[in-house]
Amino acid sequence: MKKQLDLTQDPVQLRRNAEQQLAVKPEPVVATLSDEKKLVHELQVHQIELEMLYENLRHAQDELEKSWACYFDLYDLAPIGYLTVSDADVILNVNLTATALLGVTRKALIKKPLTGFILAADQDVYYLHRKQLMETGKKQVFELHFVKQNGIAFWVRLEMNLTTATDGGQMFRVVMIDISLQKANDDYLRQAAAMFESAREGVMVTDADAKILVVNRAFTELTGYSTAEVLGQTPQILKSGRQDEAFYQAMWVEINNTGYWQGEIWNRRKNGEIYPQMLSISAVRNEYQQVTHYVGVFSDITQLKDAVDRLDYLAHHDPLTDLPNRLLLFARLEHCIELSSRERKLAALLMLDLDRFKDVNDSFGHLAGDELLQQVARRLTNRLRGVDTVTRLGGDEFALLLEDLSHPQDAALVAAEIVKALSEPWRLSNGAEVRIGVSIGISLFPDHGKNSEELLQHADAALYRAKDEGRGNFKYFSEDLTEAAIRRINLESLLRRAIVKEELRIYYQPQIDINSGAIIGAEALLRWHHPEEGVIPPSQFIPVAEETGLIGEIGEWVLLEVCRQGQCWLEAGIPPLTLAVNLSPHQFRHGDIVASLAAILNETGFPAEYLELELTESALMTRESEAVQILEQLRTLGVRLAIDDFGTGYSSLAYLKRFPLDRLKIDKSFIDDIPQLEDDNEIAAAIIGIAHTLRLQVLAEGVETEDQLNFLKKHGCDFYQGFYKSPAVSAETFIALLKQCT
Ligand SMILES: Nc1nc2c(ncn2[C@@H]2O[C@@H]3COP(=O)(O)O[C@H]4[C@@H](O)[C@H](n5cnc6c(=O)[nH]c(N)nc65)O[C@@H]4COP(=O)(O)O[C@H]3[C@H]2O)c(=O)[nH]1
Repeated sequence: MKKQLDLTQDPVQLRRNAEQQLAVKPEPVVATLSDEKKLVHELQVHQIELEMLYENLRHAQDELEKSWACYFDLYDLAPIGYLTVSDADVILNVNLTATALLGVTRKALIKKPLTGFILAADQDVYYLHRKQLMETGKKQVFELHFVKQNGIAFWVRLEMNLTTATDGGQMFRVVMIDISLQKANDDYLRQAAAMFESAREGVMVTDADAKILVVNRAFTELTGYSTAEVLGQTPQILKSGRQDEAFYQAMWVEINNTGYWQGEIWNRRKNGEIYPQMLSISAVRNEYQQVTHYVGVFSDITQLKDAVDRLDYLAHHDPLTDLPNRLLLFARLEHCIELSSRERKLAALLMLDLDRFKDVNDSFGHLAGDELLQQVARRLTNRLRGVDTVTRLGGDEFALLLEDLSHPQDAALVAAEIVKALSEPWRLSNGAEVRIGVSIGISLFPDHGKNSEELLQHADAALYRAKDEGRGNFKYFSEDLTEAAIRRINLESLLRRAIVKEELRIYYQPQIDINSGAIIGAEALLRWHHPEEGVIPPSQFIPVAEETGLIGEIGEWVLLEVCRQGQCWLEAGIPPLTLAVNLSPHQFRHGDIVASLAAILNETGFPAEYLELELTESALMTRESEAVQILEQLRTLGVRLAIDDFGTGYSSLAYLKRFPLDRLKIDKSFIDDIPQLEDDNEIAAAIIGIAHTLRLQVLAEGVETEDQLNFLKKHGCDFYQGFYKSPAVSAETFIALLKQCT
């Protein structure tokens, strides 16, 4: 391989190198030196020198060509366009990138004016900078639109430099960079920033740990927090506490699974106000699918919700009376049916139709009619409990939904009250006094229908019958209920009158010591002496008095009368007797029986030890722990306590042990068939045994025969009462009987 020679080596060195090469040739010239040989030697040296120079030149040429190729590669394929432009704006040279940018061949560009490719509107910009370049010689950098051959304009950044041409004149080196993409990005970012800032929705961006990184202006306006206050915090500061943890857990599960969640949420502003938001949260992931950010966008939907609520209200209410309409009645009815069937409760649907309403409309006009309907709505609403629903179905038709009734006849009580209330005179704002009435049809759940349609149909049918029978009254869907209800309502008003007119009396049924046969006391039993109907037994009126609460008043009167009578007998020298008084469940549960009894004992002076209170099993079982307390307090007063009708209710040994009782009364139903019925014999004997084990006295009720008495005596029963000795009799007869027995 030939040694690469340096073209720049000096001639002395060149000769030295040539000599060295000649010296290694086979014929040594030095040995035969003559002029001729010297000349040949000299020529050989020159030849070698020339060869070496030629070799160097050829090598230099190669290098030059290589660097030209390299230069053109760099020049042509540079990522930016290069142009050389004459001082007359003619394009002298251009690289391939520039031709590609302008969409033309190099040939089509050379010798063409550069301004031919600049958008007409931007040419002034070009000339201005060219002028400045010429004047100052300083590089000019500016942006303007170029136009491709296909007519499409695009953004270019030009960098122009002044340089000297080979002829000594001036020319421009121009760098041309396509900045369309950057411009588009800039525009996009500017628009996005404007959108972000001017959006009406609050926007917050958090990192993957939910630390807030950015919020927009709407965020600060909606939440009341400044940007500085929330940066670095988590969205937890916005929590209202209205949603439970399960809500947030479900939300994050959805974001993690789908990358997105949207829903309504209640959040709290800085001032503490809680408001509804429509919130969407998106997870932002990088190319490795890792969450890098969360973006939350929300709007305050208070107004929207209010509007929806308002629309919902309008859709479910009657605009004239503001009462719920048919649609809402249906919804409530469905809900009530569901609840009542689950909890085994009783409900009633009452359909009302105003009587003679048309007359008011015809006589006084529609405005007066409307006013009357509004007054009716108010009167109905005032008469009902909060849980009941009053609705206007249209025209003069109303409906009532009564929930959680304790008795089918409660609906009749309400209906009767409404019939009465609506039949009272009405005063209109025009000064007129009008009278209308109302007819009512009642259907009961579950007796008269299992669904809303059936209940409505049957209440309608009942209403039809009520109107048919002369208006101003009510009818149940089943006739027997109507009759029973009417009887009961009549009884109630009669009973109220009986109290006022002192038609109630107390009778005394003797209680006897089985072993001695002596009368040791009496049970006080109520009798109602009705002027027309004669004596009404307590079984007919006590339940009505219980349901209407009248029993409170009656029961207190009984206690007072019995104590007064007992004290009278004591003062008259009659040996002490135990007087037993029935205490109703209502008396036991409502009011303060302990205080009122203490006052009665105090007022009458009757010794508490001679008073026995009879309670039923059901009265004790309803509020067991409270019952124990009340019994303890009654015991403290000194009165005796007996459990009535034992065996018919819960008959639990546990409560017999818990309650402080003195006496147990075996229910008449177990006495009736002894000694014939073996089962009853065994039950009666067992009750006596249990009572004695618990140290309670036992009294058998309803003893009618000697056989019964003998059986009870044989099994150790302590006392009895019953027709065998005497029914309940007046106080006078009782004393006569007592004297007879002693
Ligand atoms: N067939 C028959 N009956 C007998 C016999 N011996 C007693 N009776 C009746 O059995 C009932 C016993 O009273 P009770 O179980 O407390 O049952 C009473 C009691 O629960 C209630 N009651 C009566 N007076 C009052 C009262 O002042 N207050 C309260 N809360 N309830 C009362 O009314 C229920 C019924 O009372 P009455 O009709 O007086 O009926 C009485 C009495 O007349 C008999 O040998 N044969």
